[in-house]
Amino acid sequence: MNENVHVLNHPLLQHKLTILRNENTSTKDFRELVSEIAMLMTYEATRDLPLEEVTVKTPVDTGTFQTLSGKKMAIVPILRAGLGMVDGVLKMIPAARVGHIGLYRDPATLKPVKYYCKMPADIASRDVLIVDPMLATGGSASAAITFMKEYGCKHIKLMDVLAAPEGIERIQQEHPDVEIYVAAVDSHLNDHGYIVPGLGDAGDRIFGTK
Ligand SMILES: O=c1ccn([C@@H]2O[C@H](COP(=O)(O)O)[C@@H](O)[C@H]2O)c(=O)[nH]1
Ligand SMILES: O=P(O)(O)OP(=O)(O)O
Ligand SMILES: [Mg+2]
Repeated sequence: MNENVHVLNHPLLQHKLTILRNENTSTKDFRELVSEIAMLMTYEATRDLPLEEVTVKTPVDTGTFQTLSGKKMAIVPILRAGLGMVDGVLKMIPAARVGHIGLYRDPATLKPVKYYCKMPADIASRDVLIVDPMLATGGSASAAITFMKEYGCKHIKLMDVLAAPEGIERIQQEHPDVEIYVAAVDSHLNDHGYIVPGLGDAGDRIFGTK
């Protein structure tokens, strides 16, 4: 793993992730935890946001202080599972726009199939944060990054709760310019492309569809 991969091993993230992994965790708790984890991860993924100085009159004196320079951002969840992270990210970056990419993994080939796409009109001028709880083979994330590049996006980050080494390697090879933020990297993928030990199918667990 190179310097573009950020494994955010904060104790709060690890604690919440362990609850996510438990097969007995309810749909309600799973959904809330994914959102909380996304919020905490956003804190780290936005560490390099540019600041500018403003003059502010406090009740005591006038001073020069720092404020976000107003960089335009877009969050792009990979449907469905990525939707579970949107609220958490928006709590940290409320002015961000949201674009959607619908992708599902063909269970036989494990290749991503695109079924939906809707982006803000000015997406090319925005910094993009692609979110999906799971980076498994990396096929879905790599396709999503390629779409965003086709839209003209220049600054793209990828944020996943959990990754497999295979997925990280693929993104590094196919999109070496993209910074990756994950809370943990698990052992490997099983024959069905699921992360081991992982947490199962994130979309099904967020929406209670299994
Ligand atoms: O353990 C897993 C593995 C994958 N998913 C879902 O699949 C895609 C990511 O798979 P890629 O192979 O990286 O394309 C992701 O969107 C998840 O929805 C999963 O839920 N659990
Ligand atoms: O990647 P998939 O097929 O698991 O899709 P979803 O996020 O809709 O569960
Ligand atoms: Mg799924």
